[in-house]
Parts: sequence; C-alpha cells; structure tokens
Amino acid sequence: MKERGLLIVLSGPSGVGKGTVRKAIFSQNDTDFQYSISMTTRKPREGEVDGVDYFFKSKEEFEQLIKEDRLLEWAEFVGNYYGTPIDYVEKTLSEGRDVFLEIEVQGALQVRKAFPEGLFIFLMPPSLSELKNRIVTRGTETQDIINNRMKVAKEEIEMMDAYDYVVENDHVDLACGRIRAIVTAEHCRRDRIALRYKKMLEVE
Ligand SMILES: Nc1nc2c(ncn2[C@@H]2O[C@H](COP(=O)(O)OP(=O)(O)O)[C@@H](O)[C@H]2O)c(=O)[nH]1
Ligand SMILES: Nc1ncnc2c1ncn2[C@@H]1O[C@H](COP(=O)(O)OP(=O)(O)O)[C@@H](O)[C@H]1O
Repeated sequence: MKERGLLIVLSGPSGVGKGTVRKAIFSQNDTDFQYSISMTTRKPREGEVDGVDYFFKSKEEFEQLIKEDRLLEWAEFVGNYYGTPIDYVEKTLSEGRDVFLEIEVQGALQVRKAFPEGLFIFLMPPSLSELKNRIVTRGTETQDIINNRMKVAKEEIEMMDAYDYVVENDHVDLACGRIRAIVTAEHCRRDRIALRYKKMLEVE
C-alpha cells in the first residue's frame, strides 16, 4: 500500500495574506503539493474563475453537499458558505501526494478533529494595525464588512493554540520560505518515516 500524503492546512485571520501566500507558493514550479479548490456561495470577484479560484455554488447546491456529507469541513464566514470537497482530498492523499488547504479558522478546527495527524500552520499578521491596513487596501470589502472581519480576526488570533506552527507574514517571500521549510521538516520527522524504514530493513 502506498504511504498516504500529508494534509497541510494554512489558516489565519481574514486579510492576513493566506490567499497571497498560497498563490506565491503554488507559482513556484517545484511545489509538489496539490491545492484543494474550495467551494463557496460567495459571488466571484472580478477576475476569479470557476473551478480555478473556487467552485462557485448556490446556497441550495451547497446545502445539498452538506447533507450528502461531501465536505471534509465547511464554515459560514461573513455571510457565505465555504467548504472543502472531501473526495479530492481523500483521493489525492491515498495516491501518496500532499494536499494543501487554505481555509479560515473554524474549518481548520474541524479538519484537526478529522485529521489530527495533519500539519496545521497559522499565518500571523505583523500587527493588528497592519492587518486592518491589508483588508482596507485590498479594497474588495465595504466598511461594514471590514469592521466585522476585524472583530472576527481578533477572535481567530486567539485560536492560535490549536496549531503546530505559527508563521509571520511580514514579507510574502519570507512567509513562503518558512512554510516550505516546515513542510520539509515535517517529512523528515522520525515518527512519520519510522514505519517506512522498518519495512525497508525487513526487506533487506
Ligand atoms: N472553512 C473554509 N474556509 C475557506 C475555504 N476556502 C476559503 N476559505 C476561507 O474563507 C475566507 C474568505 O475567503 P474569500 O471570500 O476568498 O476572501 P479572502 O480570502 O479574505 O480574500 C478566507 O479566510 C479563506 O481562507 C474552505 O473551503 N473552507
Ligand atoms: N506580506 C505582505 N505584505 C504586505 N501586504 C500583503 C502581504 N501579504 C498579503 N498582503 C496584502 O494583504 C491583502 C490581503 O491578502 P489576502 O491574501 O487576500 O488575505 P486572506 O486570504 O488571508 O484574506 C491583499 O491586498 C494582499 O496583497
């Protein structure tokens, strides 16, 4: 049987730069983990493509997926549903490939329960004022949504304890480098590879 891949979860408060860091990681040619495209009921933003950025669904379609247990996790975030299709994650892990999720904090906590052996990374803003600055300069949200997201962000930062690693997103390139280093280190952990080497010694 093939060794299962590693489930990598990147989470953190809205506006910290999860999407930006994730895109930067996947723009590097030597990235060998697979991005799991999420489903959402949020309307596409300008330039977003269905099946690339998200699978865009109606509320009814999304609720049907929940009913059919087709999501590994899901959350309602600032008025919209977001969720991870379970089939892709299971299939990819069973092929021995690593899967990368970029999701908000409520969803990450659900994944932790289902996959305690996953690798959970919390992306941290340099400061709260810088976080607000990023949400404002992105310019995709109204003032009401910004205030709501800041309130949620403070609660989210308090959930940092549930993660294995905390990465500061001061500069995108530095944050990417830290995440890649963490994944590399995780693959070298003795408890993860002990079984493989035991098998190797039995064969030889
Ligand atoms: N729980 C969960 N959160 C998700 C999923 N996909 C995206 N998100 C998170 O939903 C939040 C809102 O995403 P989005 O509307 O694209 O805005 P932005 O990431 O803040 O620009 C972000 O924190 C995403 O990381 C998912 O499948 N499950
Ligand atoms: N390291 C960084 N330094 C400065 N700005 C950043 C950095 N990372 C992300 N940003 C900016 O912050 C805003 C929010 O980033 P985004 O990736 O949409 O966050 P999230 O996916 O966590 O909600 C964007 O305008 C993005 O360009």
